[in-house]
Amino acid sequence: MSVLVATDIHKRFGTVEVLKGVDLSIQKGEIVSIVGPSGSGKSTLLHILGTLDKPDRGQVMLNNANVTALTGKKLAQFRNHHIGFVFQFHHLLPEFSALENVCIPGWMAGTKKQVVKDRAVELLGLLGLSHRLDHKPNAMSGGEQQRVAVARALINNPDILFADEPTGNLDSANARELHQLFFDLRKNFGQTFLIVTHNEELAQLSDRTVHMKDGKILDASAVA
Ligand SMILES: Nc1ncnc2c1ncn2[C@@H]1O[C@H](COP(=O)(O)OP(=O)(O)OP(=O)(O)O)[C@@H](O)[C@H]1O
Repeated sequence: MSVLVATDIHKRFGTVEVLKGVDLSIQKGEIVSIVGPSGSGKSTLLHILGTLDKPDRGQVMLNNANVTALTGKKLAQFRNHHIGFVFQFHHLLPEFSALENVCIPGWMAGTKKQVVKDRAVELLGLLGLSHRLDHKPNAMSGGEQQRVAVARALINNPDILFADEPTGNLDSANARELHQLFFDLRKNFGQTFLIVTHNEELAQLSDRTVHMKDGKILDASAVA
């Protein structure tokens, strides 16, 4: 089953054509990496697929919903329920504990407080952070902070987790640990991942690597 199907995605910033007709489909439970030179359009593509930006042309279907057509409150609601995001920098809220940071998107989605809390505790446990529930972000290491960000991205059981250089700010031991966690999450929850990365090790571990160059996907295997 395809979780994501993107067809003929085009995007231009001013006179620069950044995406020149990208087709990509991702199956449920797949871990796919997007690699390519700086400026080839990886982040732009990820933002469009994750509904953070709109294409000029083309269509993104997520879980059989045409998200390109969604706007305003409907789009925000869809994003909160169906999409998880992890960035290079964790963007945790400094005044809240790890547990609260993970719970907030669940509370915003209107899920019962206790249900959200139980899942947050479970996720943080799975990510090796049971002893850090009440810690604020600045009392945790970089690797721990990024794992809290992953738990937060997963709190609403998203159909797909998009990650933009998730280990770009981590040392190699912490990066390796986070990569392993992605595979554990796939094993335990069937979680689907699309990851932009410069990390060769992560790209090689992935089920599939999509190569981008000059706004296009090079691989014939991009559509599974
Ligand atoms: N909001 C924007 N306004 C103008 N130009 C932009 C904008 N976002 C991206 N670009 C341009 O689009 C091109 C592709 O950028 P993008 O960030 O998608 O590349 P990338 O492959 O992710 O690069 P990197 O590996 O360095 O992060 C670049 O030339 C960039 O300057």
